[in-house]
Amino acid sequence: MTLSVDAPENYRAGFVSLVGRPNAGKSTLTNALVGQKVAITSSKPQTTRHTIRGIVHRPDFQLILVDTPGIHRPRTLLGERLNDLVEATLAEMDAVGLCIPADEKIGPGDRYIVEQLAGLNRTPIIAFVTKTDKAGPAALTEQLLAVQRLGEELLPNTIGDGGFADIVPVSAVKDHQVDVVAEVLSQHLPASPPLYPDGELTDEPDHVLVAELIREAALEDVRDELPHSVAVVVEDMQAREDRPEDRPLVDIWAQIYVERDSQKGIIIGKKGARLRAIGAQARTNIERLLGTPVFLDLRVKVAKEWQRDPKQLNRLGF
Ligand SMILES: Nc1nc2c(ncn2[C@@H]2O[C@H](COP(=O)(O)OP(=O)(O)OP(=O)(O)O)[C@@H](O)[C@H]2O)c(=O)[nH]1
Repeated sequence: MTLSVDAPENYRAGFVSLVGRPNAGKSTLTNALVGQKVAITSSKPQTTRHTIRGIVHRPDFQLILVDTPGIHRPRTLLGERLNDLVEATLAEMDAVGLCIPADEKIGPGDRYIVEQLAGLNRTPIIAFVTKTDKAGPAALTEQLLAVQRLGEELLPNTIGDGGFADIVPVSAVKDHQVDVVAEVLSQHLPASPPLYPDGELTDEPDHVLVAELIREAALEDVRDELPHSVAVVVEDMQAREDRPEDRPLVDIWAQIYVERDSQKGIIIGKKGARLRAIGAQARTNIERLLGTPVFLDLRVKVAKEWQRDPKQLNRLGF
């Protein structure tokens, strides 16, 4: 049987995951590769909880990016589940990209992640030294050498002679070397017809992306403790009936979950001012995502200790 596909000879397609400690630049690099905002970025660590895929379409390859939450030392049940998810995801990848910022010393967090990756014997691991715009040439050279040593020390058994399969400096913000990142990753993809139709950027259901956008808005400018305690669930999303065809409106009902009353206060703000600001920012981004005007009904609820309660975690989709 021959498979008739509309793709050039030597076309490649496959799955790749970017890992790295919080704030390493994974989401920003994903967005730069895909060319549209799909993963959630924030200056606060650990905002990416869901596996969001971005798809890079090029004439000779298709790169499907699985943006994992990062590998963390498990501290709570949520942490353990994240690590299980990460492990299961990584074992299926054609290549793994490890992000290490150019402007920060390699630390225990980076070493821990590389130690976890050492278990992936058959998967090429490529190091991306991110945020190169934040380091001078001497510091960058120093960091590239340090990353090479890190690979040689902790990855003795990876395919080839051990170490990283490649080390690529990149600045996602300045769009410097982003194409090289795509190219280097694509070299590890198997021969395959395209796996997704052209033009598709992500296969996450809309409600997951919408929840991420609300979560991102809720985490803007808040204290450091909050990122671990905020979850968002979109309860319902419906096109409003009785609207003229050329003026559609989507109603969205969503809950922001926090762990404590004090956190509820932070989210709501004085006389509801912060919640309104969160709603306004989230709505703008959701409208951009969906391409239609949106009515957003946002509620804040305290779900005590939800990070440690399996029932609650299931409800929230973890
Ligand atoms: N100057 C500069 N800043 C960058 C670059 N890439 C990312 N950043 C910034 O670094 C911070 C973290 O970037 P993210 O892409 O959210 O990092 P992440 O690894 O996805 O973070 P988590 O979701 O917490 O795991 C953000 O403030 C980004 O704007 C870059 O190339 N240059």
